[in-house]
Parts: sequence; C-alpha cells; structure tokens
Amino acid sequence: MGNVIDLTRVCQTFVSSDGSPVTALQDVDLGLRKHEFVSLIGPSGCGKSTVLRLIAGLLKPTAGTVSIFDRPVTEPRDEIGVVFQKPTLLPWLNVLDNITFPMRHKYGHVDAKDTERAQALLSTIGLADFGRKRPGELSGGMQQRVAIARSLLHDPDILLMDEPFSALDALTRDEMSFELLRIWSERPKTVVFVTHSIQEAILLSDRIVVMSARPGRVAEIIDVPLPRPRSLATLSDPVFTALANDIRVKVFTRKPE
Ligand SMILES: Nc1ncnc2c1ncn2[C@@H]1O[C@H](COP(=O)(O)OP(=O)(O)OP(=O)(O)O)[C@@H](O)[C@H]1O
Repeated sequence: MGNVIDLTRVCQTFVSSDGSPVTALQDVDLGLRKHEFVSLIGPSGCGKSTVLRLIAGLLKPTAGTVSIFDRPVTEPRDEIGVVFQKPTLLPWLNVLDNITFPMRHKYGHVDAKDTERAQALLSTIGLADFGRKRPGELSGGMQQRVAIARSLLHDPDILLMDEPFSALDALTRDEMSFELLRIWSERPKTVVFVTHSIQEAILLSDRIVVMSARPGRVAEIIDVPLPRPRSLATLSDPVFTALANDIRVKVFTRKPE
C-alpha cells in the first residue's frame, strides 16, 4: 500500500526581512504510512513547523512535491486536523462553540450532529461538564484539550500537531500524552507530531524523524520498538532509556552542513 503522506525532494526557501533567502528545507524525502504516529525532532529552526505547514496546505513548496493519498496538496483540506502550540480559542465563545467554530466559519451554521459530536468529544477528553464555560475559566491544559477536540471534530485521517504540549507543566504534559495515545488507539489516524522533547517523541511514536540543522534535511528515521499500549512503565523500560540516549547524541552532535 502507498503512503498516506509523501514529501518528495521538497525544498522550501523563505525571504527574510532583510531580503536575503533562507533555505529552511533542502531535499526532504519522507513517506508516512497509514495510522502511524511519527514525531519530528531536531534543533530549533531546522524546519519542523515548515514540514507541518506544507502537509497542512498552508505553504506551497519552493521545489518538490507534497502529496496526500497520492494527490498533490494545493490547499488546506477537511481531512486534516491541526493543533498548534497555543490553544488559539476564541475567548468570547464557550467551549462547545469553540469546538464547532470551524463549521460555523466554513458553512455559516452548525448542525445538531456537530454539536452532539462536540459534546461526545468533550466527554472523551474529560471535560463533559465544561461545554458552557468560557476558555478563560479553564486551565492551560484544559484549553489545549479543547483545541485537540476541535481538531478531531470531523475525525480527520491526518492529525498534525505542532508542539501541542510545550506550554503545559510536566505532569499535565504526561497526562495529555497518554490521553492522546488513547484517542489515537480508539480512532486510528496518521499523526505527525513536532516536539523538542525526546522523551515525548519516544513515548508517543512508532517512528521518529531526526532532522538536521538548517537547511533542514531528514538526518535519520528511528523505529521505536516499544510495545503498545504504552504506560508510565514504558518510561522506565531499558529500551526507552537506551533510545533516549541514542537520540540525544544524534540531535546534539549534528552540526549545520
Ligand atoms: N515566513 C517565514 N519567513 C522567513 N523565514 C521563515 C518563515 N518561516 C520560517 N522561516 C525560517 O525557516 C526556518 C525553519 O523554521 P521552522 O519554524 O520550520 O523551524 P522549527 O524547526 O519548527 O523551529 P522551532 O523548533 O524553533 O520551532 C527558520 O530559520 C525560520 O526562521
């Protein structure tokens, strides 16, 4: 079977504010399979978010192609859910209306079915009683859960997550990781997850893509041979520790070329 997402010889150049070109990505080849959980890791500025924006259809590559289900990506699509570092909720809308907002924005109205599904998602993420609250009444972790629920409203085939837990405290972060794994195992989808945390990448992923410093390239793709479901015990598995050390060395010893 073909890949769900394919990047073929993708180059991305930006023009910086002083007018000089910045090569963010150079000849990136990457194939992501159906229902796999893949993390992108690498030094700051190596182009992780750029890869996500290309897959989301928010950017057009300078060269090369990005395709989803063998069709070139030309614009954002409904079958893709996106979660950013900050929850980006609208403070004047309640939680339920925030989750269904993309529907109102796109079609001008929200079906009863969408509201029902939003309510069901709220239960899934443990916020069943919070639908009528405003985002400001929720903690950071709860707000990010709402943003995740919003991205799942249409049960997308592909979920793109750009450091979604980085603004959370360590405990909430672990809790959210397990919650995400539970959601993903119940409704499998291809997940591309950008993180700076080696631990988070190992805990969550089937494969980890290590990127090199700018211009970003795929330096190495590492399989995570840890059994699922993963749990707190996974964190003390010797395989986990060995892999973390291995990746740490790879990420920190890569010099810009
Ligand atoms: N719109 C833009 N205009 C100019 N340069 C950009 C633009 N977007 C990204 N860049 C540059 O491209 C490079 C890659 O950026 P990107 O945000 O993809 O990196 P990243 O790996 O996600 O970084 P971080 O880990 O710090 O979030 C950086 O040098 C960045 O400054």
